[in-house]
Amino acid sequence: MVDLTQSEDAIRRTARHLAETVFAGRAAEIDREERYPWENVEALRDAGLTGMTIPIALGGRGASLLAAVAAVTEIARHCAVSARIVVETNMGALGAILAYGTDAQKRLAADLVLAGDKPAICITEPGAGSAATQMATTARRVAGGYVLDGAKHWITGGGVSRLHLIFARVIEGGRDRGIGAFIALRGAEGLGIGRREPTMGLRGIPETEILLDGLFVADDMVLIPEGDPARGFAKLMTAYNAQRVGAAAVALGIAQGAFGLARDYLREREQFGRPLAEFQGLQWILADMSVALAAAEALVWRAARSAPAGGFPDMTYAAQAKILAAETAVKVTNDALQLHGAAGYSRARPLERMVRDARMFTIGGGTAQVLRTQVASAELGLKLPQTRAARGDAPATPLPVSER
Ligand SMILES: CC(C)(COP(=O)(O)OP(=O)(O)OC[C@H]1O[C@@H](n2cnc3c(N)ncnc32)[C@H](O)[C@@H]1OP(=O)(O)O)[C@@H](O)C(=O)NCCC(=O)NCCSC(=O)CCS(=O)O
Ligand SMILES: Cc1cc2nc3c(=O)[nH]c(=O)nc-3n(C[C@H](O)[C@H](O)[C@H](O)COP(=O)(O)OP(=O)(O)OC[C@H]3O[C@@H](n4cnc5c(N)ncnc54)[C@H](O)[C@@H]3O)c2cc1C
Repeated sequence: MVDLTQSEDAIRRTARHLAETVFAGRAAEIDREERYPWENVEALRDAGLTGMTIPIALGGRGASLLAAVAAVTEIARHCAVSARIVVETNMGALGAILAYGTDAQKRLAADLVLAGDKPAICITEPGAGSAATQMATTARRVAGGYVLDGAKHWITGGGVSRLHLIFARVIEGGRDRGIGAFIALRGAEGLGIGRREPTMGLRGIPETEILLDGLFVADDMVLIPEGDPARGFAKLMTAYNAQRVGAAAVALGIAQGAFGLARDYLREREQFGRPLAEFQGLQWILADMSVALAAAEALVWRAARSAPAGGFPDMTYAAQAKILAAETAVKVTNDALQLHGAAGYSRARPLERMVRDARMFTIGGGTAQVLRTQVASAELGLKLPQTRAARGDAPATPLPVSER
């Protein structure tokens, strides 16, 4: 277990208590009914866990990223949906606004989050997932602000979030100046909530399209770090690294929860007149799960610790943590289910939900493959552009089937 300050540990213990006594009992129903857990949001807010990273001057607790990550991990052991809400009410869009926003923008974001809103971060588009810099949504300069047109999809919280931070290409004087972010509230004219995705896991939070049809964003709601769209994407992604650590913490917590259930089951369940715990084949599966979890935990803590007060974690540490925690969660939840036999496959237990919930984290927030490219780029000190144009490559021309 990582060393936490007294106040960080108090936050962790509060989160653990809430998760064990309240959220654990609700998780299956939230998953089954695919409904946003407003009652959990209220409990999180009352416990000071939403908006804990907001500075004290804005009504928050000024908590560290490490404290938030510790809380997220505890909650994810029992309810991954609630843990993701803690991530997005402490990192993501909120973090970017607190870092780069005007005083009025910071106040707006802080007030909304402290009142129970989970902001939505709107980056991904049908034609721009991993290739986020190829987004087609435009923000065209007009008198007094910008007009946004385009479509986002897979936006977590679509339809329940009030605050939206929308990434778009800044078009000024008919020219593409780079990428900036734009703040808009649900209900604004031109901000439509589109189709909801029927997801595999994490079913308590809607993933929807966000349709932008002539959405006007006034100058005072524009978030272009340092006023320079050419550097806007890099700065906004610097803030986004905190959310990657948050996602890694959710994955880690889910896996820790599954591990605990598997360990208990091996002790309780008997076959051949002996507890399963006595079979070496199963002991070694459990040992490998334990080793993988310890490694993932170390990377998650290291990434969280790398964030200076009020700042963001190291990009490479964040990517490494998310890759390992996400892939460990997929493996460990599956192994935990296997150790339960048919009981693990039943919807009467949480294992099958944990397998489904864990599956997202090698995809959302930057896939495990794209993040490996970032890690390789940092380790090699090489820019690794992925487009043909930037690499100067000719298109690959597949041989006709008859010549293969
Ligand atoms: C960054 C990518 C989109 C690749 O695109 P490019 O090859 O066009 O861009 P790069 O040259 O790599 O980057 C441009 C510029 O930005 C800097 N950058 C990029 N990533 C980061 C980062 N994480 N931290 C800091 N700076 C960053 C980069 O260094 C360049 O700056 P310089 O010009 O060198 O100074 C692609 O790699 C990528 O990240 N794709 C994933 C997109 C993604 O993560 N989407 C998340 C959507 S939100 C979500 O999924 C929520 C899920 S959840 O609930 O958490
Ligand atoms: C549950 C969930 C919640 C999400 N929430 C949000 C949100 O709130 N806001 C938001 O903006 N987005 C969100 N996303 C979208 C997420 O960020 C994207 O799914 C992710 O960035 C990958 O994009 P894609 O799905 O289009 O996959 P693609 O980019 O199409 O990738 C398909 C496959 O190709 C691989 N691949 C692509 N390019 C390369 C490459 N250059 N090298 C090697 N492999 C490559 C990928 O790793 C993947 O395996 C969410 C996604 C999920 C699943």
